Amino acid sequence: MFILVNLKAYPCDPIEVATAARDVAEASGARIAVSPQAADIARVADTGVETWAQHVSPNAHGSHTGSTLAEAVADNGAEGTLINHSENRLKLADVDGSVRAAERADLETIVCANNPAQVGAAAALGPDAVAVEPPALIGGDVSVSTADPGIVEDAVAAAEAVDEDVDVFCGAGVSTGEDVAAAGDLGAAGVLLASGVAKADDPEAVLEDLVSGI
Ligand SMILES: O=C[C@H](O)COP(=O)(O)O
Repeated sequence: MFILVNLKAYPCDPIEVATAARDVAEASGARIAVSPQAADIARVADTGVETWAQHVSPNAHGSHTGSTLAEAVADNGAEGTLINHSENRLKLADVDGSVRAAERADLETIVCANNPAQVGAAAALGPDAVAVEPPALIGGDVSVSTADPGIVEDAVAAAEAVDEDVDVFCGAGVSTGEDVAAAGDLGAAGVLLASGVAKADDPEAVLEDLVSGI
């Protein structure tokens, strides 16, 4: 199970979370990555933790003010990128463009989707993985794997029907090792989470609990 911690725009210390994630990953052997604000990618990557961007734009180099260039995040240490989060929705053509941009920059990709139908559409674009996240459960206290296990199973089936090579992650409300274990039992290859770590008083303790569920 891959644990990807999205820091969104939470007012946490990205270096504190990154060093905790690095240390827990090293001690446990688990794969843990941190996805900070774009401006923090280089210093988070400098900690040695696996670092992901929260978004890349569909465009390549050129006259694109305000874009987040895939090549730029890769040059600053990102190894992968989220695309099309529920809080940063893209048109299908732009999801496709961002996946292609990430490929050009050798970034691993996880496309976020709200439901199994979107998972199927996203899987058809050939990302490395798709993450199913019911918007109503994002930021809440109950994990998707507990509140709506069927959506995870249906997402796994939807992706598999389109492309067996596309992994499925789940996210929303994941904060404990039990949540991670339940997600794995439902067929998820990883979890995408945010508030459980970014808002924690002790991010390292939460990460240690999370890896206990792998
Ligand atoms: O990208 C992360 C997801 O939106 C999940 O957020 P959450 O763990 O705060 O529910």
